[in-house]
Amino acid sequence: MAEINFGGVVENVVMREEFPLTKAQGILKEETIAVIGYGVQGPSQAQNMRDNGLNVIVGQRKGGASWDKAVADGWVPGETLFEIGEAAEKGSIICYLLSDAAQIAVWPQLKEKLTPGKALYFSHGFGVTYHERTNIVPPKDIDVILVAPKGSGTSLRTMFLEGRGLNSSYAIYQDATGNAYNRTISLGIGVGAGYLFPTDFKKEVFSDLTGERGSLMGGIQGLFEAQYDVLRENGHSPSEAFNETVEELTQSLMPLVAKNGMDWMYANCSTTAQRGALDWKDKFRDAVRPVVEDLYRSVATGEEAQRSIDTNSQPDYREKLDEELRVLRESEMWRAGAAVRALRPENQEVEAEA
Ligand SMILES: NC(=O)c1ccc[n+]([C@@H]2O[C@H](COP(=O)([O-])OP(=O)(O)OC[C@H]3O[C@@H](n4cnc5c(N)ncnc54)[C@H](O)[C@@H]3O)[C@@H](O)[C@H]2O)c1
Ligand SMILES: CC(C)(O)[C@@H](O)C(=O)O
Ligand SMILES: [Mg+2]
Ligand SMILES: [Mg+2]
Repeated sequence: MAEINFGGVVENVVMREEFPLTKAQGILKEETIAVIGYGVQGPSQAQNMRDNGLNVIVGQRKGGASWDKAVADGWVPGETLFEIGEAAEKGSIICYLLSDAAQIAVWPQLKEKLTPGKALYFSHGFGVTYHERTNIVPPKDIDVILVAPKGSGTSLRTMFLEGRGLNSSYAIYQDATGNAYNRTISLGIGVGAGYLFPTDFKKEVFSDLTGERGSLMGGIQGLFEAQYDVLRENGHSPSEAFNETVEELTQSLMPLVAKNGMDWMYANCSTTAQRGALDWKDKFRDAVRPVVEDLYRSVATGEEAQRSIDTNSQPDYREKLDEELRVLRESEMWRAGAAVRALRPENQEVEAEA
């Protein structure tokens, strides 16, 4: 653990250097790690652990796209790929990576397999924190642990292949064996975490639900829509509205923020832009703050969890989601976006080669 000062608050962080892969491999050498679910996180975590030399099997419903994807990724039916129940039976560590709604449906079946001394691993605090709504109450004689990558499973895999790690949170909810900490950190190293930041299940789920509904996904699209629409209503062309709302942000300015912070990005823009941005940021903050407060309240009361459970438990949830995403994709703003993206040199080369 290294003590790091985050803006004046000192926190403990697990560094990869102090917990090398060889140590993780040693701790997990007798374990069979069963990754249940092969959607977004499942493939990345399972493949990273396999590439890291750990003993991994996959449990997935037979017959669907996820099963076929697992086979395509080299998991062998009957050897390293099984139906969910069989994989959970074989695993000493169960990585429960079904969608949060599916975890509820499969829980009665999974619970039977959680014999004393096993570990139940999550990548989200959802199921356990909202146990009154999910009925996910693990038995007392197993470890219950969490490693939550702070990013998409897709990035977890690509960053691993680039030799980088994706920062992740970790938490221990229940330490029945006395070995929960070692198991957790070893799994974190195994799945390709960069640094590991301690949290607890409740804080992980409250912050995660707030972030994805807020600035990471919901809030950013809401801001984009508002600005794009106002520009269009005032006679600006789609390309101009898109460039000034999205393209410049992702291609030029956010990489500068990622590299050296917001002030550095500001400092590399004109004094005209700096003056305006500094004047307007507080107005945006004050306008948006009540929405964020309402969001956090809705997360804390469990309303967000309930809505997610109710909608994502429907048999046709996937079709409905796909339809909502289609509407987003086919909106003028994102069709303009597709046209703008196609103009990037790397995409033109692809077109020229085709
Ligand atoms: N998607 C991400 O990048 C991401 C990031 C961090 C944490 N998480 C967390 O990781 C966990 C897994 O999320 P995900 O996005 O990978 O899941 P997902 O939505 O991709 O679903 C995973 C699997 O669940 C299976 N499934 C769905 N309904 C089922 C049912 N009724 N019975 C059996 N199987 C069913 C699907 O076949 C799929 O393989 C969740 O707790 C999520 O909050 C996800
Ligand atoms: C990738 C995210 C948004 O960080 C994750 O929390 C998720 O739920 O997919
Ligand atoms: Mg999330
Ligand atoms: Mg998240």
